[in-house]
Amino acid sequence: MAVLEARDVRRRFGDVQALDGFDLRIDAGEIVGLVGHNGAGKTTFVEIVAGLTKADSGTVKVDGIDTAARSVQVRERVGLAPQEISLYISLTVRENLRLFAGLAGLRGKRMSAAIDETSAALGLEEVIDRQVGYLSGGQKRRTQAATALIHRPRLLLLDEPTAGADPGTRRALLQLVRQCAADGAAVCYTTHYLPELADLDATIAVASKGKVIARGTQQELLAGLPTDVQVVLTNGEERVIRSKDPSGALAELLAQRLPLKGIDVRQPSLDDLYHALEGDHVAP
Ligand SMILES: Nc1ncnc2c1ncn2[C@@H]1O[C@H](COP(=O)(O)OP(=O)(O)OP(=O)(O)O)[C@@H](O)[C@H]1O
Repeated sequence: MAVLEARDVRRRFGDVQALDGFDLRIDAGEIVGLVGHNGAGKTTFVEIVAGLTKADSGTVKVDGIDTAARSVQVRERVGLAPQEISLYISLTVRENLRLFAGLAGLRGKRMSAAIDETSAALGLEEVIDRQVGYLSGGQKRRTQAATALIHRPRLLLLDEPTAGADPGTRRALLQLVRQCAADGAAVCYTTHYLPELADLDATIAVASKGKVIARGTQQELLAGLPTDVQVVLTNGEERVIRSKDPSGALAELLAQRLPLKGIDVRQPSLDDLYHALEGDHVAP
């Protein structure tokens, strides 16, 4: 069942056609990794879905409700963690969470329970009564994610939520995102890190020049892309073979009976995927 259904969304800023017929559907329980070069239109799309910016044309529906009206029903269903940290720095973590929970319609005991649960899941208990302005970068990231998740939205929009986060913060966040999806949320997760999407078992949507140009599982999209097989010899020399058949390349290297110190097989990267889809690309 589709939670998010976006069709032919267009948005222009002056000379820049930021979105040029953007289509995306995300089902309940599905995590979609929205990837693409800088300037591909990912943040513009996320901001339109969250109601922060209006589309010039096209439709965006959440649970079948058109988001253009910016109704309470839509606000309750959507949670956004924007790319730029946007919290009230003179308020404490708890006060920020209260504010966002209230905007999403939580009150009284439901609100207190949601704050306790979300701050525990993201390891924020120790800093919950500290002003956000005094938090570390990672603690701010966790707080930002908590504001998006606090009301357990049907649609979770996370725009590069782990930028600058340490491994502990990243782990806590990914764990909670997985939990939300397991509970039935649809998740749109913007990132430049392929390993995070593998950890999340996410499907991928590749954005380019304002539209989605490829959509599928990681296996489907990465199949047939070249893999780097790297060997390091005992004298420190490195040899890299780029091949669509890594097993064959490895067998060839082993057949040479070289004095080996190490072998590394590197999976295709997002850059390899963009290159395969778009050819050489110069970021705007
Ligand atoms: N408010 C704005 N005014 C003018 N141009 C804008 C505005 N917002 C976005 N753009 C332009 O629209 C295009 C798409 O930007 P957007 O931020 O959506 O890309 P992105 O895919 O999120 O990039 P990144 O990976 O760098 O975050 C870019 O060329 C950007 O400069």
